[in-house]
Amino acid sequence: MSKPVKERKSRPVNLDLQTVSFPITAIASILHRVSGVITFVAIGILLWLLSISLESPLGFKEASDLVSGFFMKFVLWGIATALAYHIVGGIRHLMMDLGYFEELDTGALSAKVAFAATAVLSLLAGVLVW
Ligand code: HEM
Repeated sequence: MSKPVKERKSRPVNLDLQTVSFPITAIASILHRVSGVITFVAIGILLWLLSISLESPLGFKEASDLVSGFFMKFVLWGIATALAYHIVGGIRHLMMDLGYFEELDTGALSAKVAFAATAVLSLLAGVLVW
């Protein structure tokens, strides 16, 4: 029988989140969820821009003025980067579903490859937007 709670002194009482380090596979997984949510929100932003641009010739001018500003360019770059990571991470997930990269070492390696591929795609997205 286990000891009463009072006697289990060595038991950690609470988690110090600042000392918890996540493995790279966990970071890859969390970022995949975050990028999925950003992509979902992005659909609204992009449809809003499309609807303004299709309203009238003046609306088109308004939309093109909007996307030529730094803030909107930054937002578009962020959306493209999130989508790039979501697709790369998604392909990684689908490959794991097929039985590849399921071990700890290969999973960590595929996470690093996904990060590197996203960095390259993000750079290309920056070139495209600016
Ligand atoms: C409009 C485009 C997309 C949106 C808004 C979107 C959004 C999301 C969201 C919110 C999740 C849930 C994440 C979670 O709960 O962990 C998800 C999961 C997933 N997405 Fe996407 N996604 C999109 C496109 C794609 C594309 C193009 C791929 C192809 C590579 C993809 C592959 C996946 C996979 C494989 C999962 C499941 C990951 C898992 O098993 O944890 N998604 N997506």
